[in-house]
Amino acid sequence: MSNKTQVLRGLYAITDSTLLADGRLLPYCEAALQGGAKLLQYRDKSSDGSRRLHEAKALQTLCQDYGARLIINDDVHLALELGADLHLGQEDGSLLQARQLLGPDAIIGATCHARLDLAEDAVKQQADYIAFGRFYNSQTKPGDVFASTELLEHAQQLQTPVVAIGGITLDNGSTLIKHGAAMLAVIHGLFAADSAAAVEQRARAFSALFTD
Ligand SMILES: Cc1ncc(COP(=O)(O)OP(=O)(O)O)c(N)n1
Ligand SMILES: Cc1nc(C(=O)O)sc1CCOP(=O)(O)O
Ligand SMILES: [Mg+2]
Repeated sequence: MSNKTQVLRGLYAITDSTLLADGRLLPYCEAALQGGAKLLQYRDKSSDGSRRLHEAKALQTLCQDYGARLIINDDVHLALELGADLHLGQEDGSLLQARQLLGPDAIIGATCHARLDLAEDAVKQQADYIAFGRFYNSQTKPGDVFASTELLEHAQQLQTPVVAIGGITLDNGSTLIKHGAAMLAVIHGLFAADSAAAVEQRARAFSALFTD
């Protein structure tokens, strides 16, 4: 299992059950990993527990093959069952309880919207990264844009990797990195593509933004 500091900088791919339907889940996620994605979040809102377990197990194997880490969205019990990592929103349960369940080696991240106080609280609860958003209009989560580059700058004082999310593309991602984002979390900008080859190409381009 790759260690935390190695993977908490770069492209953070997040799955989407619509974009990755019809057999696209595994080939597109493998393409994102081949293109350098460091974290892969399995984000599925369905109630089909057996399908979610089956898909998450397959993604866990892919992440292990590529030295990346699988982040389970929302569901601490699924993360525990797989020995995977976890992302929790403000309504998804306690960060501290998740840490007690998953242990010190798990990556646990927290949604902080555009609120520095939520980020401070998450860090106190041992979050490994803090996620701010939306920075741009999102096709996955349309609505108001709240987060700013000033927030990214202010959050550096917390000395915790900052993840940016919301409407991120190859055209706007570099600005967020310049202002302190350690990771770009992307759904549509990566996976709304016609082929796995296109996903890999986009992943390589996103990954290259972190080396320039
Ligand atoms: C990296 C990352 N940041 C934010 C979110 C959003 O989480 P949440 O607010 O719990 O909303 P849902 O994604 O669960 O609908 C995330 N999933 N990942
Ligand atoms: C899952 C999610 N959370 C957000 C937040 O602001 O916390 S925005 C978002 C959707 C990100 O998808 P896309 O890259 O397609 O905009
Ligand atoms: Mg959630």
